[in-house]
Amino acid sequence: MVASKIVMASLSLTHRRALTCAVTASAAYPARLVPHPPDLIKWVRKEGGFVHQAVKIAQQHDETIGLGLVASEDIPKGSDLIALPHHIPLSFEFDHSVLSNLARKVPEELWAMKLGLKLLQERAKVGSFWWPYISNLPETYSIPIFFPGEDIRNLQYAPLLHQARQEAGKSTQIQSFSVQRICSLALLPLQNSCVMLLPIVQRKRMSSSSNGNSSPLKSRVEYRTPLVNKRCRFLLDFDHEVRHALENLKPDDHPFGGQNVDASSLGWAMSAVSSRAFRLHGKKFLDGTHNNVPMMLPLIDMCNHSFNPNSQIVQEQGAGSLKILVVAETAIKQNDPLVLNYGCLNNDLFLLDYGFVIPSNPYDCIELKYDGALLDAASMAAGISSPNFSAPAPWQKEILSQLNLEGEAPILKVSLGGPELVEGRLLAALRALLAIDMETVHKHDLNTLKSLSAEAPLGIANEVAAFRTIIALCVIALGHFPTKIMDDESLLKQGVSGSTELAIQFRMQKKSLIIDVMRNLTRRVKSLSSKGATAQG
Ligand SMILES: C[S@@+](CC[C@H](N)C(=O)[O-])C[C@H]1O[C@@H](n2cnc3c(N)ncnc32)[C@H](O)[C@@H]1O
Repeated sequence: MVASKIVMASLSLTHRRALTCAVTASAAYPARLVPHPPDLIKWVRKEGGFVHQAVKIAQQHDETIGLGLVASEDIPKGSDLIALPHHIPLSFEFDHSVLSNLARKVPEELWAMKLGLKLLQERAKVGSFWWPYISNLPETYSIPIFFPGEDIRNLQYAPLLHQARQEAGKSTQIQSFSVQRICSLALLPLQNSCVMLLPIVQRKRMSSSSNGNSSPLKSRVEYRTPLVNKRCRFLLDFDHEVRHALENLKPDDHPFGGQNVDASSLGWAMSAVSSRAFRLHGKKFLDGTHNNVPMMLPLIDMCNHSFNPNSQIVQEQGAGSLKILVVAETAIKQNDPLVLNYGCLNNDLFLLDYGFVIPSNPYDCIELKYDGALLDAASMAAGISSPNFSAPAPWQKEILSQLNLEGEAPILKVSLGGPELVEGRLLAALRALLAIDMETVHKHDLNTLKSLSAEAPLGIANEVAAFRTIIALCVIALGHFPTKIMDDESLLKQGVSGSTELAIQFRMQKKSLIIDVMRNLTRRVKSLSSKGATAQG
């Protein structure tokens, strides 16, 4: 009775929940929105869902990972772990015209903000059905939009930073800003990013259930990476849009219970979604394909990431309704965490969307700009006399056009690292431009020239020259980082803030990746050279 009176009193006083965010982001264990949130497992069961008796929520041994799901006893392979009834996932069906109009202004690639609007609306609503879930969400996120400017600089990697320089050309008055006292959304310092490393572009995410990846944000094919600065700028602009849309609304029409929404709360919502939402199959089209619907899946989103997952998400279409299941993909041992694969992503995306980086990530890569003058310099540094990357012959230009490295709308971003090691287009260009005669090159199709496993298609000397050029390119790329790995290690030993630690780890991983590429190519050069020597002898 007393309790219900208190609830009534607070309802009548506010009719809303505060949308403010904490002061700083931290890579350490994130506090939840409220100190003692409701028991999520109990809530899912109460709502008709299933949670395996051995599935528990627990703090992970590595505190920076936060909470996770853990098996309290051995679980056999194939067991159902969690089943959510159709009404539990949170998706963005807007019943509110102001929110629908705002959602239409969000660019497609920043879709997380659309679902974020819905999340904010539910967060503000007293009595929201999803409050038991929302109150369990982290209060802060350790992703770069919340990094202080210093730690954005600490990333030292232009693809994440470069957008700033492009933006600098358009406007000089925006350098950095902080949103009230809540969090600083840093626009980047504009002067010191690397010259040759490019920002960009289309990254493929693995598609969903068909390949077994049950990841938050999975299956974003042709995803154009919103870089840190682009996201910050969007949040700033969208903050104005939202304020404008909320002006003079009657209290009953206000989607956030009369509260102001600022870039900070928008950033919180976008980060909550980008780090936790899943893309699931939606409606089926006539051609049998499905559209992908981003959803927040309470409890399931307590699973952390591993490239060797022991759990998987499965969608089951029942009579008219959708059931979402997590099943044990392997046998799970007592005390093991339940882990899903968020996707075969590079560290840029892990950092931007999820706020962590993976050491020795096999999908991590660095992006470079294909640039004739730079390649000439690299080639000469590698001891190759008079390379002609800046002045290719017409037949070589033709090959470059076919590789989309020349022509009207060339895509000059090329990458090193990841499963391919050297992007095929770069390898083919190097092989063709270091070739002595057109005839030898024309004997091979483009796919062979692009393939690293096609061993020395244009001869050993050509292959060695191509690899040496890439190794020299790696040396130049390494030289663009203002710090060495040893410096980074000693900075980490000194103890730094959570965001500085993440930024340092991120750049260390990029440098290690470059060194790994160099080592791999050096091994290949040695093996080719000895084969060449044997052939001559
Ligand atoms: C879907 S949530 C998982 C639950 C989350 N740990 C929590 O405390 O609510 C994704 C977030 O968990 C953390 N995380 C997941 N997998 C991780 C990993 N392998 N390494 C570090 N952090 C991880 C990151 O903060 C990420 O943004």
